[in-house]
Amino acid sequence: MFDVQFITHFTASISYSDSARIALEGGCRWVQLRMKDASSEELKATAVQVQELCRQYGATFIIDDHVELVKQIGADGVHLGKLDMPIKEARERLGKDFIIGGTANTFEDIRQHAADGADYIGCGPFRFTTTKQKLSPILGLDGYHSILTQMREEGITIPVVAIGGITREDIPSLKASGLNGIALSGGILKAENPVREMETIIRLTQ
Ligand SMILES: Cc1ncc(COP(=O)(O)OP(=O)(O)O)c(N)n1
Ligand SMILES: Cc1ncsc1CCOP(=O)(O)O
Ligand SMILES: [Mg+2]
Repeated sequence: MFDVQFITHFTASISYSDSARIALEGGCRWVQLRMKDASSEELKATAVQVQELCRQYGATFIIDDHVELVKQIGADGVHLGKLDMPIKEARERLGKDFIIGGTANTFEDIRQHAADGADYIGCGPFRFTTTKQKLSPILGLDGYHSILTQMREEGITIPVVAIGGITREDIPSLKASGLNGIALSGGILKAENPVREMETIIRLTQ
């Protein structure tokens, strides 16, 4: 199984909930609402909308950054970065029935997140991307190979998805590298036909 996680982001032409709908119509079954700089009211209203869409499609629904909102509306989980609530604290607040994802740029990040109780890792950036402002050092395939080798050597088996500027052309090499999946945003939303693009990506990851 090679997972595909769609991450929403702001575009002038596609709303957050429409972008989630596009991903779901294209066959994606794991959606993350990443909505920066929104008011808490706007974020909650959008989260409830996207949660309902995910329910209709039987998809997993994750919210970026906001642990309390995840608990409040009963989303499936949260994704936490280095500047967000520590994973250990989020696990204490959410308990074992919620998915907690953690951001990693190095093997040491992954080792710490696994020890703190994360369920999966978003590891990147694979290449440069404008979707996220403050990027960590670019990893590339060599970076993933090095990290996955260290994980094998230490017997760390937490699922790792690649993220950062990923497009359909990258899927064969990312699949072959031993990663567990990908997370992407712009590669779908910037496509001429985003639903078709997601369908192609899902087919390539089977
Ligand atoms: C799957 C996945 N991986 C990494 C990230 C990045 O999250 P974070 O470090 O919290 O950065 P922001 O998304 O908050 O800018 C992610 N959201 N999802
Ligand atoms: C949230 C995030 N974290 C590292 S890169 C990234 C952006 C992913 O979006 P895209 O697939 O458009 O590069
Ligand atoms: Mg974050």
